[in-house]
Amino acid sequence: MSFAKMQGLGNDFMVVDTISQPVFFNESQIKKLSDRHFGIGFDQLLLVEPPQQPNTDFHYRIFNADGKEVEQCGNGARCLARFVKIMGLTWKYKLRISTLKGVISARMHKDGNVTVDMGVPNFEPDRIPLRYANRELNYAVDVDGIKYSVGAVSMGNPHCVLEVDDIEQAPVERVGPAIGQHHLFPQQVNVGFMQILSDREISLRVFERGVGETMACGSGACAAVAIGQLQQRLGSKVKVHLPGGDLTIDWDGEGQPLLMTGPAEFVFEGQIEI
Ligand SMILES: N[C@@H](CCC[C@H](N)C(=O)O)C(=O)O
Repeated sequence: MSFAKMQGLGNDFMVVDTISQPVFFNESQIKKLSDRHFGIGFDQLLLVEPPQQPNTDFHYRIFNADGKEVEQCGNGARCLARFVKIMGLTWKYKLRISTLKGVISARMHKDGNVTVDMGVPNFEPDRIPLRYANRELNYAVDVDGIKYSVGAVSMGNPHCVLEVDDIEQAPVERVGPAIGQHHLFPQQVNVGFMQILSDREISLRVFERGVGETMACGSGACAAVAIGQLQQRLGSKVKVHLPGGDLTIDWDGEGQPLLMTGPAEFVFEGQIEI
C-alpha cells in the first residue's frame, strides 16, 4: 500500500488514497503505524475516499494516533487538499470535502498556503458535547480541587480553551489530560492553552484528544479565536502562534464560518505491507 507523509506546522499525517487502493485499517493497526519508533509515526491518519454527497469532490476520514475515528482536523484538511492535487486526483484549486460532521471547503494559493472554511462553530453545550445545562461564556471545571475556567465550542470536534499568562509555563502535560478526560466532556475534549498577546495575536498550545500535545492544531486555533472573540478579547483577524508555526484565522462572528490559512507540506512517500 502506498502512502504519503505530510505535515502542517509539524502536526503530521499519514495520508492514504483509498480511491485507487481500497484498504481498511483497524484500531490496533493504526496505533502501531502511528508509533514513532515501531511504525511510520504520525498524529493522525487521513483517508481520501470517493465523494459521498452531491457537490463534493472527496470524502475525508480522520483517525487519531490512538486509532479512534474523529470528526474534524484543520491541519489535516490543508494537507489533504495538497495531497489530492500533488497526486493528480484533481485539477481543481477549490475543493469541497465531506467529513463525519459536515462539508468543509479548501482553496489552494500559489504560495503553497491553503485556506480552509472550517464551518460555523457551535457553542451549545449538548452539541460540544459538554454536561452543562445552559450555554455560558466560561464553564468551571474542577481538577483535583482546583477550578479551571474554560470556554468551550464544537468545531465539528470538541474543544475547550483556558487562558494562561505565560504560554511557556502552561501546565499542558498535567492539566491537559485531566480536563481532556473530564466527566463533563462525555466524548473527551481537545484542550487549548491560550495566551492573548493583543486583540490580533495569540500563542496557543493544544493537548489533543487521542494524541497528546501536538506541534499545532488547526481546529484548536479556530476554537481559541472563536472563544476569545466572543469574550470580546480578540478582533476578526488573528495570528495564532503555535509551537510548529503560525496560522491566520478570520472570523466575522457568531453564525459565520471560520477561515483558517496556513501551510501544508509533502514530506515523503512510501510503501508498506499491511
Ligand atoms: N490536529 C487536528 C485535530 C485532530 C483531531 C483531534 N485530536 C480530535 O480528537 O478531535 C487539527 O489540526 O484540527
